[in-house]
Amino acid sequence: MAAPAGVAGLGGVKIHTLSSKPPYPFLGKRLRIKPSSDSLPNTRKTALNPKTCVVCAAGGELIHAVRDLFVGVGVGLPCTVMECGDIIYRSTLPRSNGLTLTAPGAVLALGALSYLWATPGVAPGFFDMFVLAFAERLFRPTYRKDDFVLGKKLGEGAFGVVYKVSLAKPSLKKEGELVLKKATEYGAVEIWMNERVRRACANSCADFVYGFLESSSKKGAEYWLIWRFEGEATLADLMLSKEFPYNVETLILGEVQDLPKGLERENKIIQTIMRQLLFALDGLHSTGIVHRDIKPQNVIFSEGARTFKIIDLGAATDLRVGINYIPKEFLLDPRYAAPEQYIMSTQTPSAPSAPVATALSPVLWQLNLPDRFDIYSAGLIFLQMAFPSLRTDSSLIQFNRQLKRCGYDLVAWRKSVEPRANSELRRGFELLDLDGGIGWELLTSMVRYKARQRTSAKAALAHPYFGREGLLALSFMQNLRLQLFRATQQDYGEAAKWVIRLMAKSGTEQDGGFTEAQLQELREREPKKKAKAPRNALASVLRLQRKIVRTLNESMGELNRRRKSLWWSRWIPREE
Ligand SMILES: Nc1ncnc2c1ncn2[C@@H]1O[C@H](COP(=O)(O)OP(=O)(O)OP(=O)(O)O)[C@@H](O)[C@H]1O
Repeated sequence: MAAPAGVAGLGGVKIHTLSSKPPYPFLGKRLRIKPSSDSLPNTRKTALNPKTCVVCAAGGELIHAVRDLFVGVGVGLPCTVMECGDIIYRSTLPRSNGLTLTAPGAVLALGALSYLWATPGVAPGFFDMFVLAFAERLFRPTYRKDDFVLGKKLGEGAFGVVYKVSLAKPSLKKEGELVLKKATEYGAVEIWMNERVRRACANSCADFVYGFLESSSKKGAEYWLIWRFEGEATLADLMLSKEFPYNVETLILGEVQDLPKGLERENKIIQTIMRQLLFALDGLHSTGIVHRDIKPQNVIFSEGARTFKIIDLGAATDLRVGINYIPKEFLLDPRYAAPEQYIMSTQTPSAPSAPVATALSPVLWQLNLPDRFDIYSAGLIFLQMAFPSLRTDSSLIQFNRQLKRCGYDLVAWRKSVEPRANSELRRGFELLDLDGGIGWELLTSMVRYKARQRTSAKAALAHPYFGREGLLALSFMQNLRLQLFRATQQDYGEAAKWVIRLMAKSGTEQDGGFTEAQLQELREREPKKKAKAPRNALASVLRLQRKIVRTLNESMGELNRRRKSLWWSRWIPREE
């Protein structure tokens, strides 16, 4: 049965437009009905009181507007949505008190939900900041400077000193060994990042315990950061050993394996390390954090979890709220940095206030794909694991120079070095070529000049390189995944050239294909107008994209002109 198609209120008079068939005698006509107040039940009388109607209209209008947007878009539900006082005919209509979901409403709601959940996650961000962070603060243990007894120095970087420490009170000894970093610059950022990671992807990074600002020091205020002691060795330490990668196998499996050494076994170990590293990176990227300093020195082997974890989040940036995101400033290690050097376009101004940055974060993430910066660094680690000769600083620097000369094209680099490669280099290529070259394929999808053409951590984890079997034994599903992966990694410009080449090679006049000469002729003969349409469309898309970026930049720049404070440092506890 059709419902009335529209209604408008004029004082106490309601006008209905109806479009259904009998049993309604007023079908297709506009009816003016002035209900008699005597014939109405009490509630209806009240509803028709002009004063009450004004109040109702004021209070209910907003609710109705929102409700109609999601449940009644495009469909007038006058008598069921509005209490219009049409008692004569309404009594004949089915009464509906429930929400009616319409297709446009559902699409709108789904669109809004997908935006709010798209990387780096606007909705999870608000929940994290206002619920999880708050709850964590209530329950987590707090420490002070005097609670720690300093032990051996583990490292000293440009921005802090790291010590092994233990807790002074015997009752706290069960906490085990801890690591303390006394940081000056970037200490606040590191506390923020570690707390975010602990809530969002605890397994990705070293287990963070507590961080606070200690101001009693003679040297000035220092941030103290405490982690659980994960283990003695970083990936850099392990890679420098002659036993690599077998020393890692022993650590992961917990015992020495009495098996013959060889490429297959080494490949399996390197595969495991890469999987653990990409897993950790995927955790960080999914929550909107880009590390920006991925290198073997910042990947530690956790003896407790028997897995690799990431450390040193001092250079990281949280793109969900725009913390530590300064597009034109960078703290990077040139040995492992991607060629773009900046994770965001330098056209993008520094982050605006947190709510604006949060609201825009999915757009900025998609425009810049900042996570691919870490992927490049992870690719270089993969390369170093495969080629022992690239493990020293000087050889890595030399490799970077060679790669730059080859336009950051690993295939071109291989072509240039393979003919005169020594046995160690050849062995590296052999390892990557195992199982039909899926290792090499993954590596080349990580180390690419253009960030947009690099794979993401999630896509890399889905790569068949991480399947247990070699390429020949791939299951149907794995093969499907490989095809999908290849399709998404394809440079379509190249694909178009390939199709033209294929057509040119295979074509003959007899078979109805094209010869190279015919293709050339076609290219020349092709009417200019036809070729213009797609080119124009592409140009319009590019223009639109540029316009969006420019508008975004302008509005964010405007917001930035107002002086910003480190609002989020309020979250960091201070020692009393
Ligand atoms: N959770 C941990 N467990 C065990 N050792 C750790 C832990 N965190 C850090 N370390 C050790 O401390 C060293 C320095 O840590 P980190 O890289 O965070 O400091 P940093 O001051 O930023 O150093 P750099 O500037 O050289 O990177 C590491 O190389 C590692 O050996």
